[in-house]
Amino acid sequence: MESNLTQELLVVEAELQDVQDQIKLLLDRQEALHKKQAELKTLLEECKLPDAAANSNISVDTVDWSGTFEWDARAYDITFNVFGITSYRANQREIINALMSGRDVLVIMAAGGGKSLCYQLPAVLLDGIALVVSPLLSLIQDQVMGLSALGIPACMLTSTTSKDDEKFIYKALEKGDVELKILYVTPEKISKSKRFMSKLEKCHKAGRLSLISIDEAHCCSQWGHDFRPDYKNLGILKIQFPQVPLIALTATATYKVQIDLMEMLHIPKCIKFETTVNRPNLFYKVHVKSPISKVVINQIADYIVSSYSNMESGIVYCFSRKECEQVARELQEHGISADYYHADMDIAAREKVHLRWSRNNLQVIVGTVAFGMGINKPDVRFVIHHSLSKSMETYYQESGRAGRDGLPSECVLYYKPSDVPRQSSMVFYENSGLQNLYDIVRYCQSKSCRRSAFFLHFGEPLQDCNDMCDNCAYGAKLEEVNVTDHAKAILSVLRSMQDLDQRATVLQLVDKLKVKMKALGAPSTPELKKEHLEQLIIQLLLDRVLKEEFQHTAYATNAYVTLGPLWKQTLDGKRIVKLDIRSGQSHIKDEKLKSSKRSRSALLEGRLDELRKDISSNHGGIFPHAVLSSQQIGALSIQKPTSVAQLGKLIGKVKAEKYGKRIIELIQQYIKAELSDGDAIAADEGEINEEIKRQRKAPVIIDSEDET
Ligand SMILES: Nc1ncnc2c1ncn2[C@@H]1O[C@H](COP(=O)(O)OP(=O)(O)OP(=O)(O)O)[C@@H](O)[C@H]1O
Repeated sequence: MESNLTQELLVVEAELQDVQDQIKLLLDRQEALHKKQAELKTLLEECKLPDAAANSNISVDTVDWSGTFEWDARAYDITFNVFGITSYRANQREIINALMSGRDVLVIMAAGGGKSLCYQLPAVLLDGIALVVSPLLSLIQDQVMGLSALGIPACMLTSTTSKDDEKFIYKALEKGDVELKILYVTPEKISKSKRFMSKLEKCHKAGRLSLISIDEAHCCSQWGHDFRPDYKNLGILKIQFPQVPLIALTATATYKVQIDLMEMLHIPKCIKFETTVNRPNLFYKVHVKSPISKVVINQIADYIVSSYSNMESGIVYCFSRKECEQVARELQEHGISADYYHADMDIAAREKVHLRWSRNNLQVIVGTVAFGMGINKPDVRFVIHHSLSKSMETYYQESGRAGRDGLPSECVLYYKPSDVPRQSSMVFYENSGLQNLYDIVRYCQSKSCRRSAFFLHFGEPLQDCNDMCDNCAYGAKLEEVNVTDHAKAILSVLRSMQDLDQRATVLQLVDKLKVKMKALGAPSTPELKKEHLEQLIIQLLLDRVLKEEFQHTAYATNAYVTLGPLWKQTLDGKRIVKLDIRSGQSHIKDEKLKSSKRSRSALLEGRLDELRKDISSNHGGIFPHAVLSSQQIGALSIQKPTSVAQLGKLIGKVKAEKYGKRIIELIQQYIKAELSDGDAIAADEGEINEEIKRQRKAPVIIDSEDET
């Protein structure tokens, strides 16, 4: 009898195991389908753009915007002699030609991609005055200063403009007898100043309004990450001046935002130019953030001191104004030249800090989101997020302030699960606020390529990361732990609390859980640390097993955790819950790897300098950018070409007939040195050397015939 029962039990257990395996397969499939669903949704939204175009009878754009146009010679002359630029970057030429042809244009181009030239050059080429709407005073001031330095007559009409300047501008608009090519205004001027709009009307009637440019156009859309109410009224411009070509520019816009923009600005027939969101020179990394704030500061300070000892510029983003001041103070105590920047400071104090930093008299700005648009310092080498951003867009924008010159730079995000409710209680009332926040949390908890997360988010086909993120470069050092019992315990705690009409924050839930686990005795799964329990709760939020609810008090909004749509399935054991726990080792190893990469990149920089000098002396002082753009230079230092074809792609625009064979030889020397010296640099660094060798393929000998 007993042996029969034992036999039967074995069969049942085997069957159960079988069912478990099937569930796992189904859950894996469910995850894959979720991914596919996200991809398809993105593609569908993409399809809507042509649909919208079809509905508005747009003729399919068949013009070759990179072709020949009557203004080519003049455009080249001004680009070279006024802007000092020798070749166009991706899409610049096409955008300029479309705008010059009188078309409305929507530009989505990564930070530092060169959006300004796309409207500044046509503004100089065309007769009359170009109107540029830009959201920030500091951004406008920078642009006007830059243009004046190039000898281009530019002015701004803002709340800070003096009466005399205002008179001059109105005279230029009305009579056209004083010289003005580009006029910058804030959106408030358009929506609030009738006087300005009537002068603009006169300028237009006289045929002198050459083009309209809307910078940071994503601010128009409520779905964008930086909605500004005054931007909503900019649709009036196209209604008032339908024949004047309008260009809307932004660094990021999902398809939803793009459709919104086209509608709000009344440019359904615009031509869209989109360059990749990929920033190949940026290394993305997420650091486990210690719950002890002193430890976090020590880590950030060590990182800055050891990696950027030559006062290389950086930004540290913080969650609140208070935190911002505290972090700046503590970094100063570590001997780092740092200061804070936030919206509570008066404009003069903010400008002073910004100026010190822009002139390299201050190494680090510790800022809140207020330190945002309009920061166009090209040589920011690192952007550290002391706290989580509120969305992928915000993080992309903020981290994107690094490396605008195309040279290798780092973006580090310090993540701890308990930062999530701090953010969620701020964003839950925004359109898709929680969904956007959970997307960036997924990015932080993910073990997949960080760059791919951006591609997926912005609906772009995947591109190679080239080991320029922590997960690709060193592999996520994660241990997968079965935490189903812990998840069930969380759910039963929440259920009994719900019965008593009680609520818990993440931290309170963790405390209650510890008590419950103790009372139950040791669970079958290994004991989890406090931060891992927090991580689990956040993962359950992302998986919709839990959800957040918010309650307002007189002083704050509190985020509570409650049962989500999928709680029952999990409590009934129909779902296996696994947690990826980061092992400590990788931290040390990747720090070592990184410092090795850095010393190598410093050497490359030195060699590049020699190359620049050599090129200048051999070619009558031609600026090296005549041969290599800063993006190409950056790409060469990061991507190691392993074939002539790949090399050709990187420096493909170099023409022997144009620049002479010697230049080609010099570039080849540089590449050969770059490829062959790397091993020597890491030679005495044992483990690191192994890792670098593993990652590097065999050097290629470049045949000069092939190249030219
Ligand atoms: N074709 C080019 N060749 C070399 N440098 C260029 C070219 N076009 C623009 N630049 C330079 O690149 C830098 C970034 O350009 P710009 O400020 O227009 O970028 P952006 O796209 O507006 O970036 P952001 O969104 O961060 O403001 C500037 O220093 C600009 O002079």
